[in-house]
Amino acid sequence: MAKQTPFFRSISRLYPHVRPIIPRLLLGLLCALLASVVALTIPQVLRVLVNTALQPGGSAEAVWTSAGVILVLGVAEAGLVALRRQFVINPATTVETRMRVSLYDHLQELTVSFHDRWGSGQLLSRAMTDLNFLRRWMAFGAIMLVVTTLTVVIGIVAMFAMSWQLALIFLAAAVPIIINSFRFRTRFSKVARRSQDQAGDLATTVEESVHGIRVLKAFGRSREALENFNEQAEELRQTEIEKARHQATFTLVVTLLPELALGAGLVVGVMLCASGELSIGSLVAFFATAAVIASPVEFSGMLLAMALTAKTAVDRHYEVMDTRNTITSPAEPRRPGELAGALQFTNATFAFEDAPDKPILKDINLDVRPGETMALVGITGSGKSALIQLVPRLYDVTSGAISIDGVDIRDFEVEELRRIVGVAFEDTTLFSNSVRDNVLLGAPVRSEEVLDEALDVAQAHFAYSLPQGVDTLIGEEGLSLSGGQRQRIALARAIAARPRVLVLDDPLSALDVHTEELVEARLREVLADTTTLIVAHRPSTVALADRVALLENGRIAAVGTHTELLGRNQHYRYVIASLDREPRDLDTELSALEDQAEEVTR
Ligand SMILES: Nc1ncnc2c1ncn2[C@@H]1O[C@H](COP(=O)(O)OP(=O)(O)OP(=O)(O)O)[C@@H](O)[C@H]1O
Repeated sequence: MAKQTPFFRSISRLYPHVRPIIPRLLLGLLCALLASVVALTIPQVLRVLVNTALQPGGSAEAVWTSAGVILVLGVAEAGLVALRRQFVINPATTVETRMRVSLYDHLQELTVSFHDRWGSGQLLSRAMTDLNFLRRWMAFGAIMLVVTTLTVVIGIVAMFAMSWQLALIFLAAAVPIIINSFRFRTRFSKVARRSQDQAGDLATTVEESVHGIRVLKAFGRSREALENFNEQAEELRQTEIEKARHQATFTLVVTLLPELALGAGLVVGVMLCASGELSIGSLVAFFATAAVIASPVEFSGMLLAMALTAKTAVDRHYEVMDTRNTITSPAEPRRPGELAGALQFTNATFAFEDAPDKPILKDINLDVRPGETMALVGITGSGKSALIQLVPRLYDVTSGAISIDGVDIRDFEVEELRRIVGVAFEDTTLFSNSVRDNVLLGAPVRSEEVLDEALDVAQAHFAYSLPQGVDTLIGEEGLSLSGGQRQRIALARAIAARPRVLVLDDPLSALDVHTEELVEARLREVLADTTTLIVAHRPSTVALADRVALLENGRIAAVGTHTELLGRNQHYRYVIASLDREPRDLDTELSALEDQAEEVTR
């Protein structure tokens, strides 16, 4: 459970966003206050009406005048309420949108480690539900809370002016209400927080099951998924009931006590009238005023609940906004000139944030020469993906350094580094956009030639046969494409970026053997002068490389050509043998490779 901060400290954080709309909010508040004052004036007109016009001998004209004044006041009240809405609705939606955009912007900035930790539903609920709620609170709840408080204060002052004895009875009723409101605030805040967090978790579950619908269906786990969802939904329902119960209890108190005060006041009021201490007109006006302030008091439970929910929404928003991006550009970044593309790891050590004491990579020392293609091989879970993600700084090394042409990658501007380093992952993400936009996502030159070349290298010619060719929209995360097609678009994207250094995480794993061969043939040409680090899960990918680095227990155990490593490294032989589904005669393969090499040198 997150730490609770004081209400005003949380709400004051909205100030930078709200500042530009303060004049309009104040105008809205003014309208609401005037509406309230008008409502409180009506009883005073009534008082005059009862005390004068309705007295024996009162004129009919005075009755008509009073009725006319009440009518005008009623119309004015309705007009002011409409004007309040007019003033606040538009600016409140502007604040909502700006906060949403800044949250989205910040999410883009935050590190991959942050996104590893946070469920997507939690972020979704902050971006949508919380901010939607904040808008409604700014446009209505906050203003009405101020107006209600002022109406009650002005009403009580007016009541004291009419009869201090009766007013005291009402004031006495206010004491338990205030005590209860504190108790309500503490309890409701906790439940509101729980409910908003649970709604976020529920959104994560929906997102995950929609995303993984194929797996759920294929494994026949839809029922279990439903049961799990049902459990979570039930928990949220219980929390909502608890919330409603707290609100109902408080509303009962704020409804019942004024009613009791009204009953007691009526008895005392009649006695005061009988003794001549109070005029009938004042008694009528007193109760009309009490009626005017009764509804805001009854309303206060809902307004307080809205305020506490809004406070929780602000807290949740700033939990994300306060998380700092740790992967940033230096104050004075190095401007790379023409880069050769020498990639060097020097004693690079890396541990994930959630397991800082268990480094996945330890003292990595590796030199990839300019234009060289280096394959990275190791058993599953040995840290290959982690290692290549360090190059574009998706994660930062815990100690040691990575450099390109001798410049520490942390000395480049992050955007610049990501232009220098192109990436393609095994698990491809394509955006709901055209093939063209997906491929040219990071391309420095957005030309037809670049697009065509990238699609050709990645053997993604199928894109031209899609209904609208390369302008065809591909669905969410490329769902309408096959796995191999998606991989080829992602590979084309990496190639179109024309990076100096290319890091590829097993980018051909979903391709059939024939297509893989074609891609490899074309890739060889492209990779000829691009420094490439490529995670290899297949011997055919290893064959693309000039040299191979073997990762074992988080360390680089050996570096050499495929032939060298086959000849001298047992673990390498074991890893290569395990990459193939078919049993492999490595000794025969080694002899053949050595014969080939001999022939070349002869
Ligand atoms: N976000 C994370 N937080 C903590 N540990 C992680 C995270 N991502 C991966 N790991 C762990 O780090 C280790 C290395 O993972 P990595 O994905 O780099 O291995 P890999 O060699 O690429 O494996 P594979 O060949 O199966 O793709 C694994 O033990 C994995 O469980």
